[in-house]
Amino acid sequence: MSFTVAIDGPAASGKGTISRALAARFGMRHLDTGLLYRAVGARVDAGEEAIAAARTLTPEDLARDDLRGPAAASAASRVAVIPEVRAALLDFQRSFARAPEGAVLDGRDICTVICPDAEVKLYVTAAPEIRAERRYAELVARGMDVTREGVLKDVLARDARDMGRADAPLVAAPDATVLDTSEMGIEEAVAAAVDLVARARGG
Ligand SMILES: Nc1ncnc2c1ncn2[C@@H]1O[C@H](COP(=O)(O)OP(=O)(O)O)[C@@H](O)[C@H]1O
Ligand SMILES: Nc1ccn([C@@H]2O[C@H](COP(=O)(O)OP(=O)(O)O)[C@@H](O)[C@H]2O)c(=O)n1
Repeated sequence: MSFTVAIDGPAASGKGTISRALAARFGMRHLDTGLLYRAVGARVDAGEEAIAAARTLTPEDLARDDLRGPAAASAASRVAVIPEVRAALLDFQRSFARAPEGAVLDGRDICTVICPDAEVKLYVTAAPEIRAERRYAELVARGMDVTREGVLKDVLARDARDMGRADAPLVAAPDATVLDTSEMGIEEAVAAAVDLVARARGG
């Protein structure tokens, strides 16, 4: 029987960091669903039509090295409002969630739409200025030419688009545990999530 951990939250809240740690700790597979939308957004920026790109996404698209930057993030949130794009990515995410060894999926609509029956549901958040500062430091460390103001503006614009869209908006599922990492370091945030999953797995 599969075991699914569903994690949602706004940009740079720490979803990926927590998801990777849980997957390593419990031997589960991890899917960063944001990468799917980033890959579709990158193909649209290259001139393709969004729905066709979502329907023909390949492993090579997901392996592109330009998906982590702000341009792909912004393109992702623009294609993510299109219902047919979301629908095209649904089956892949649901079948991933059924991995026999268990799966952690992180994104915006995992608890609410993709895996509403997940054994563990988590909503990871933090104050926007703190998230923007973390993302700024991450992008600078990757050698990207960004400013604090620019990153904060991008994060706020993306949050507004993700929370305001009609189809699968970002919202904390009523039955999700909310983890506000504003005043938590990575270790503390990961420990809280590990504790939650360990309890749900029965030890
Ligand atoms: N609790 C935390 N305290 C400080 N930095 C964090 C914390 N959680 C994540 N980070 C850092 O913030 C950045 C964004 O985290 P990430 O896990 O990629 O967020 P998300 O997947 O929600 O976009 C990364 O550089 C990560 O190392
Ligand atoms: N399940 C998901 C995952 C991402 N997305 C979209 O994809 C964008 C990029 O997601 P991401 O998870 O890579 O972004 P970060 O939180 O890492 O900044 C988001 O801003 C959303 O618009 C979505 O709509 N649904």
